[in-house]
Amino acid sequence: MGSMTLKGQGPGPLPPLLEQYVALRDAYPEYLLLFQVGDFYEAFGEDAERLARALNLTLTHKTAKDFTTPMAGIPVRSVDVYLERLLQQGFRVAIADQMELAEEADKLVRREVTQLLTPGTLLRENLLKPEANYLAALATGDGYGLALLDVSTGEFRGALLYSKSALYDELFRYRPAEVLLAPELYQQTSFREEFQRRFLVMLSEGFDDEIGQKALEAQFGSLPPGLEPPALRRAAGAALAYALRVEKRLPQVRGFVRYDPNAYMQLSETTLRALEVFEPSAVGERDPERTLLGVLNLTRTAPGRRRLLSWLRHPLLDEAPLQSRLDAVEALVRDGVLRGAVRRALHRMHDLERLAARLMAGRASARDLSALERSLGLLPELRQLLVGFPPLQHLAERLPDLEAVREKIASALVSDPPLKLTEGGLIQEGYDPVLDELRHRAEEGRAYIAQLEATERERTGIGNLKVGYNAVFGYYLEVTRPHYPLVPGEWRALQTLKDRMRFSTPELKEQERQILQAETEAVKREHAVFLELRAEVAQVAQEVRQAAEVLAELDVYAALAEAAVAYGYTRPRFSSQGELLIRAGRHPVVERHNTFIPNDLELGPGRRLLILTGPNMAGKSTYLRQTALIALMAQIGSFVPAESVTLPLFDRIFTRIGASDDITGGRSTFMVEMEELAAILQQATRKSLVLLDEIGRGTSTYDGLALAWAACEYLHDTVGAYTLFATHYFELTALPSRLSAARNAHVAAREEADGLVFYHQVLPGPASKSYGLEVARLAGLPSALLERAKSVLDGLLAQHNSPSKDLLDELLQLDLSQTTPLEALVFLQRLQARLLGRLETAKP
Ligand SMILES: Nc1ncnc2c1ncn2[C@@H]1O[C@H](COP(=O)(O)OP(=O)(O)OP(=O)(O)O)[C@@H](O)[C@H]1O
Repeated sequence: MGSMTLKGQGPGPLPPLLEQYVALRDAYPEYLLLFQVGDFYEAFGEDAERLARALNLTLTHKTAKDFTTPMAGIPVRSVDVYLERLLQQGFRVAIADQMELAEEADKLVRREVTQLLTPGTLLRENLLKPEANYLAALATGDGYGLALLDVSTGEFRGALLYSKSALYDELFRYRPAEVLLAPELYQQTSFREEFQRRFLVMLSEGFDDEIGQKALEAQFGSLPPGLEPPALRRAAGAALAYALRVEKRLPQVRGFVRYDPNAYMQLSETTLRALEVFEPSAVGERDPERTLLGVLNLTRTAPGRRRLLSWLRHPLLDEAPLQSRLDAVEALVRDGVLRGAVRRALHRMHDLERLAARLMAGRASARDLSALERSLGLLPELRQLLVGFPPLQHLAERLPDLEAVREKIASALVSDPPLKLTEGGLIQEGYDPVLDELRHRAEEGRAYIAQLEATERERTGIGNLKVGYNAVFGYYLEVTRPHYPLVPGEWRALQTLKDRMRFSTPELKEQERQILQAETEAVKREHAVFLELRAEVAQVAQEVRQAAEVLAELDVYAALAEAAVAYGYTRPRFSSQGELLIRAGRHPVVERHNTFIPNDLELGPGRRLLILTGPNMAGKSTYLRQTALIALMAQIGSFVPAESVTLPLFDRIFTRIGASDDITGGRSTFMVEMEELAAILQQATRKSLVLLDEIGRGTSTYDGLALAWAACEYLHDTVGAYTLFATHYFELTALPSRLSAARNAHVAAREEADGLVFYHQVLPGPASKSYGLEVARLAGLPSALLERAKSVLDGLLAQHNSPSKDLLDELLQLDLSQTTPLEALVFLQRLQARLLGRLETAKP
């Protein structure tokens, strides 16, 4: 859009109002400008059309003398509701307010942009969700630099990542609301498109290295440690500079934390999705409760919720911190009274973390201070509760003493202050002598006037004389018609109504002037007193933030303890010997909605590969997932759904579960499957947990079988990871007789008179049979079709049981420890071509 143009029609020049609009709009080209005209925020021209489309508003037209342009508007009164919707749709919004009252009808009033809003830089509580709200910035250099900034709490962190997939995984964990891409990334159309498709997030430009660098220096004085790598420095600088353009000042951002993603358990985007940690993956499933987060999130405060999310994002690798988390959870599991009291107190807490940020930013309202006061009032009680419980004692010790500041607020503010800071009614009697004096003066004036009614009645003999007040005339004396003759000469008539008149006297006017003056001064004084109070409270903002951190941690412990008790979880033990023993394990989410059959699992250094067979619908995938979820829960410090669990500390969990088509990405199901398998085989270590479900089913049977077979061997011999391999290829059950650390297990089902019965029970040994046809019968396929399928199956089995020996020999001779995945694929392709040739001639 060029400057000073506006979509519209007409010969004339732009009318002054629209000229003003265009000038402001052009000053903020990346923003949607909302332009106050009286009670509405309006947009014109093309922006009116965008606004109307985004919010489903009626498009009207603004017509001035010789010019007509589209117009759409939203009421000033309910602007927040609309802002929320605009931000969710990825709009950046600039709000231009009227800066003066319109004195004459046609006079053009001054307008200024008073607020900028973007999805990733929100500070206003009513536009924020309880979750963290990140602005991310990405730049390249020595790897990918990722910076994450949440201005609502002041959190500023980042990491260096060395592959695109690692970057995507990291971003998937944080779910930023807005992303800034460095020009070298923004200009790569393929990157930008893939990025947008994956994250459905707003990409913003405005990445300037020089400005970023200056912003970092201005914010922190010198470059904070951790920002030495150029990619990270550029990203952090861009994020900060961008947020500063929106917010002007960000005193709540006090430092930068660089973290190392490898210091935590690695969970890829695929794994997080497959395990339904943060969101349900089943098609059509929208219920956020059907996730691990949904089950565990029994936190009572927003900071607690954010902390739980961050623990789930980054499970730990070291035992010591996990044991201290588990100790804390256990203390709260054991003592129900303590847990109840802690959770009740937390429930009354406000979001101290964001309150602290608003305090630092000088944005706290009187209501914020009042909420702070109430929250701080709970600290002594909480401290008292925690003392005497060694695993929780350290929390009590880290809780700062903020009693003095609480008392100060309590003595200063009224208990339920108004939202507006400039209209009085904020400060209590007895806090500020000057204010008290002003109020006293106004009070005296009002008392004098109240008493005037009586004295003047007496003096004038007008029995029903009344003193009244209205906004136009101020105080007046009111006399009804029959008493007009008694009105003294010095009274001045103000207003004549049907049967009465209103008068003023010099004395009344003077009193009124004094009252008004005292009141105005009192309101001003209150504002000043409030600002002083706020500044004083802001001095301890850092301590408030610290209290928020301690309480967030406590909240997570209490939530995990509550879940442990409510759902019957047990404390996991970590094995340094590499034992993985689960007794009566359950799936934490499935068990919430179904009667659940618990199952055991036993793996260890000598039993690393479990081949799991059984009919469809038996529960193989569920068993795989529950194993991973138990490990993940244990490594955030949660109790786990089982009778007992011993497990090693896994460095990563890999999953290849369920077919995930990537239609928009243009890759076939099989291709996605192979790429994921390749990534697993490359990255898994002896300390990883690998879950593979039906590898190879996306291609022809023999290709699939051969690949599955080879993958099992590779995992067993070369990788040595803990592997659960669920499969329909019955042939794979022969593996344990050839691989020393492999075992068979199956999910039990039995054919009964009326069909197949699932027991969902995992038992040792291979399944006796493939039940695919039985499941198909259950599903109601026509019996003629099933009979035909049976005869085809018999034919295939007969053929399969007399395998081509030469092919098998060749397969067996292949040394997998010396074979790259690519060579394996080429080899398989050759085998397949030969097998296919034979199959063609031997069709049943
Ligand atoms: N241990 C269990 N107790 C109770 N219900 C279970 C159990 N395990 C699985 N189920 C239920 O059985 C159904 C099938 O489970 P799942 O998807 O794990 O089967 P599967 O063997 O992987 O099937 P397929 O081979 O078709 O993918 C699910 O609806 C699940 O809720």
